[in-house]
Amino acid sequence: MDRPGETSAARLLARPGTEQVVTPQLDLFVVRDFLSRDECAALVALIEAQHRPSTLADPNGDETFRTSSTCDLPPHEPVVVALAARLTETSGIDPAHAEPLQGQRYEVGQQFKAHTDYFQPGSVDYDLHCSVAGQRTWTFMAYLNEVEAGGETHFASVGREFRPEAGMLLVWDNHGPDGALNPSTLHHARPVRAGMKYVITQWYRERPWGWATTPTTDMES
Ligand SMILES: O=C(O)CCC(=O)C(=O)O
Ligand SMILES: [Fe+2]
Repeated sequence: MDRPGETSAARLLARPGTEQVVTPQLDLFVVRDFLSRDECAALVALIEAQHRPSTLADPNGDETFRTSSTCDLPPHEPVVVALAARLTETSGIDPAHAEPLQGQRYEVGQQFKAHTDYFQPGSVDYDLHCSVAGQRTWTFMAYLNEVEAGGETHFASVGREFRPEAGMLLVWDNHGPDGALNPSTLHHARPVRAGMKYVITQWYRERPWGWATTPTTDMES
């Protein structure tokens, strides 16, 4: 039985087609064809219909750090309901621990420089972001399209980068085996050089999200 808000390698690998990336640095998994082409297209259309400039939970003065835009996916759209159900089935995590599902959209030149998805303890807004739901636990991120050039997700500590493929899911644990936050989860969404890039992001929390009290602003670290 996994801890609340957590999944595990055993659970993820029980799903046929899941591959674990061979690295001692972090628990990182790839699931191809997690979403169908039709689902990807429907999610892209939802993102196109409604997006706003992405923000940072902990701005660092670099205006070029995260230049994409973000969409709060409408939770009652059938494709979003299906996505949420598949994430729950795959992760085994109680959906109460899930942040609202988001889409991220990148135009040519846009990127998200090297960052971790967890909130930095001691940062100015740490309590604002973590006091209700706790820290982020696992990240589930799926690509919705192939990008003509650029847009790879680069994990420097692993020496691997992932080229977007429609429907491909990346999953990683933001903590290490000792339970401490894992800086080796640092990743960079490289600039798109041609075409567009779309992904969905699902972050899970240590405690239930607490819809009524936690601000629904963009919660990226
Ligand atoms: O777009 C990507 O490749 C990564 C996105 C990401 O790291 C994030 O939104 O936190
Ligand atoms: Fe990230």
